[in-house]
Amino acid sequence: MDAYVALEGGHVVEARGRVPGSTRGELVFTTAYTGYEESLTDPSYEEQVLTFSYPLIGNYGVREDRFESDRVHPNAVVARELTDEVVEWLDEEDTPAVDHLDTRDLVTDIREGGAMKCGIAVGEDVTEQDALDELDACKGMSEHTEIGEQVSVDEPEHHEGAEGGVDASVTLIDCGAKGSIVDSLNERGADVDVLPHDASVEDVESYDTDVLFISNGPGDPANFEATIELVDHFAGEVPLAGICLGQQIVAEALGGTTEKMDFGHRGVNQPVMDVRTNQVVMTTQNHGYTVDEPGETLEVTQFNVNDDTPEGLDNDELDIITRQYHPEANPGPNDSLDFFDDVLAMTDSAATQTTVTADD
Ligand SMILES: NC(=O)CC[C@H](N)C(=O)O
Repeated sequence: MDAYVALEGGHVVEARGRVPGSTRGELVFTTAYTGYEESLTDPSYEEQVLTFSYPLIGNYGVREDRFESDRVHPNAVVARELTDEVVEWLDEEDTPAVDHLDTRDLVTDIREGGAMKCGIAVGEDVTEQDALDELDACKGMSEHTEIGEQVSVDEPEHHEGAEGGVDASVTLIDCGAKGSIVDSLNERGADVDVLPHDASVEDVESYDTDVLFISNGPGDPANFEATIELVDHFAGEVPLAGICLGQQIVAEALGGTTEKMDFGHRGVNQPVMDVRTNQVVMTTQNHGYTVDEPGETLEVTQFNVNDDTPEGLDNDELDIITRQYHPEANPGPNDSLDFFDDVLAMTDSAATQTTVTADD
């Protein structure tokens, strides 16, 4: 099968076609060496084309219990070598895939030129021009203004917490949540109500919310206007938590700003320094935007050792805690799982705060 990958600027790379189809998206890379099932089902990769820099992908098969959602999210997959088992899965999912190209070159291009638009054409009779046509039609990430709609639940879902743990109710705003975030909260005893990304203040008020939690998700945080409004409304009234896109949305809502990074952070060994404990943890990451200015309300409590970008934002008085990386791991290290304990620890002070508001 022929395969062509057209990069922003018009350079076309030839590859071996594994799964046929034509598509486009933002070309990004992850350096994770395991965890392809988790990455490929992570909704934050929606509208992107995922390149694996690790040369062999699929060597331990495909198991559904490792999926982070019910489908593959990247529009296409690029690797040096894909196993037949992964190819079969991607074929079932209608996700075009290519291999046998020099991914070292491609990753170098992305590191130098930044995450870029790309077009992909795979099939018996495809041409370079087909890939270039896809590239022409490719939108930038921030132009996907309805991306929340593509990944969020349509109707609320309830996930019961384990017996004997923390007695708390978390309202999770689903901007494209990974399943492991719900699992991490359920395992600690918390019930989780998952609401659509555009839930209103009234929707949230109809739940018994001890913590309002903003999930990870794809695209530009500025396109999640309804969620930004929710955070603006509930900050100080209920404890707030956020992961990845969630951190960016919380920052946007509370006077901070976000910006697009050159090629982002995607991998499972990103070092993060905690300024309070003076300790470094290894983290899993998958983001192309970052908080630029945190604003007056939020304090940067953790930063990336490689490039100083904010990795953790807190406001102890208002009970707000967010992380840019993925404490739930999957894939990657479990060093920061205690984030979920810290989030649920805020529920004690929640009672006091709600009473104060009610008395006012
Ligand atoms: N994993 C995420 O939540 C990603 C957040 C956002 N879409 C970004 O690229 O920065």
